[in-house]
Amino acid sequence: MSFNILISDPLSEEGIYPLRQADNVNIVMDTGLTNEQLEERIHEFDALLVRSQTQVTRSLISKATNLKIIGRAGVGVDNIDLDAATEYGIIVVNAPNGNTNSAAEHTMAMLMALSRNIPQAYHALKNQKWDRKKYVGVELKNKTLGIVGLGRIGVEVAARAKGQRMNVVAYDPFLTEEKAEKLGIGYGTFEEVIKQADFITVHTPLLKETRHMINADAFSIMKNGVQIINCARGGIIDEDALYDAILSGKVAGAALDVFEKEPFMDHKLLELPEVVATPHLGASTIEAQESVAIDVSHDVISFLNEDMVKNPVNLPSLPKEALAKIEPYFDLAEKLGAFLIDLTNEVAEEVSISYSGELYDMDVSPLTRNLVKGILKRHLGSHVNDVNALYLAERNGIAINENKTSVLKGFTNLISVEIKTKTKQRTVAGTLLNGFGPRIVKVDNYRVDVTPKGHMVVIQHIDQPGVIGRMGSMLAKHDVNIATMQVDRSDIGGNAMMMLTIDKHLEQDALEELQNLEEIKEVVAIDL
Ligand SMILES: NC(=O)C1=CN([C@@H]2O[C@H](COP(=O)(O)OP(=O)(O)OC[C@H]3O[C@@H](n4cnc5c(N)ncnc54)[C@H](O)[C@@H]3O)[C@@H](O)[C@H]2O)C=CC1
Ligand SMILES: O=C(O)CCC(=O)C(=O)O
Repeated sequence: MSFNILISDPLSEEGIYPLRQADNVNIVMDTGLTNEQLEERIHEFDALLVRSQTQVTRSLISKATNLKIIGRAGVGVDNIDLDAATEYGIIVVNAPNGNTNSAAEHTMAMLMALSRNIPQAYHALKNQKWDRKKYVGVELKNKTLGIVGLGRIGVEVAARAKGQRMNVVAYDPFLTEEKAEKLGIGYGTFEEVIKQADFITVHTPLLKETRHMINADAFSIMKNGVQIINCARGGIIDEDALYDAILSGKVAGAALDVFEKEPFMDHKLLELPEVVATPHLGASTIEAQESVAIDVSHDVISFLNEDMVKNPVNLPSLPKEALAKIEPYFDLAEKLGAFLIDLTNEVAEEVSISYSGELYDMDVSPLTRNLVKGILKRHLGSHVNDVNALYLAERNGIAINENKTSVLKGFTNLISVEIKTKTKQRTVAGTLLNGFGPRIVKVDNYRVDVTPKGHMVVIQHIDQPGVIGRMGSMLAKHDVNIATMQVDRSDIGGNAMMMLTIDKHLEQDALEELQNLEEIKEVVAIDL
């Protein structure tokens, strides 16, 4: 199978070497497409690789009928409509580590440029003005740097600022006293941090919660003469409020790498001499560009070749060891879902999954996604995948309950699933037998032992002599060969269940004939 990959923003040629090496991909690199052209062509591609420039909107995603993966060569994914990607079952991957150093170094460069008026002085000199008085700066030593957002980049900036003998104080909802202590920095609430800082640098993603978090109210509690750096995302700082704060003298200077709208040709903030700026260059180093492109290329190739990705954005990612433990159960989980929905043959309203035994200690969320995928594929078709399974269940009003118990129920591991539909309630349980693969071990209250694979028939009948013989002859009449058979019953002469695996799909006429046998209450053909 071969895949078409579109690269719509400039990526490092060295970085996409893994893609060029793959023998089953065709790469189209076109960084000059307009939005309209992109929308027209996107259906041709299985994968799309972008940086921050291409806007991957809902409208674009809705036209991407063959798209399976979007790779973001960088950290921020605010240019990608993640909800839309998830709904359409498109996985988004990014490269969160490759440009950390580059962005941290750029932040320090901006901090120093700002504190010593380097861009302004350079500009004046270029215009034949030797002005030493106008460009007197301030030292960083002993000043307080307030960091808002202490993730990968924030931590690196903190270390560098300490190297400049600055006092560092940070706010991040996940920052603990221990972590702050380990890093040798102070910490506080957002207000506490911005109140005491001489310089403030933001390093959060752009989210609903962080949009305009540096606004007029925030400026009002800052020190007079504070200086602001934004090498994270335009929109974290309210640009109008910043403009006013600079005009009023509250803010002495700002260094901006990112803006609310990019790209632009002129901007009112750039008319102010207190503002120094770069056109989103935080990640623009040879090293970072190579590194992010390599990371994202590897993930795209892995995904297209049905392997695991390292940096999924719209799927929880598991550490390698955790994934290795849970992966063998994927097939069992999906098959249990598919089996149960075929057994009920009605739209699911509620699915309750119980994981027991050794599964108790594992992160079972990928199993739940696989199981729900197995159920929904029967209703909604093959576009259901790991990415959109839970979203589609929610959108279709199907409640998914998950619980775990360490109590062993006769097996070292067991997945029990109960499904409720409008008129039915059925259960199935399966296990992964060490060395023998997946098994269905219980259907409703009947014990069975069958590999969930191929063509199966589940028959509910009355426990009477001759039923099995009549049923066997009838199948023989339809040239259906029985591969395996299991029978269990509630009590002698009571309800019973027969589970067959057969060599071909049970056709409707054979099924109806079986159904017409007096002792038979229900016949369901299942193809897994
Ligand atoms: N200018 C450029 O070229 C580049 C910009 N970036 C931007 O920098 C951002 C940060 O990158 P990383 O450090 O790698 O991400 P990260 O995910 O490692 O760190 C982000 C931190 O922000 C914190 N955070 C989230 N909401 C917050 C809030 N309301 N208040 C305070 N902290 C909050 C998180 O807890 C996390 O610790 C990216 O999302 C991206 O937008 C990243 C690379 C290059
Ligand atoms: O692709 C770029 O140059 C921008 C990098 C960036 O903003 C990010 O990684 O979030």
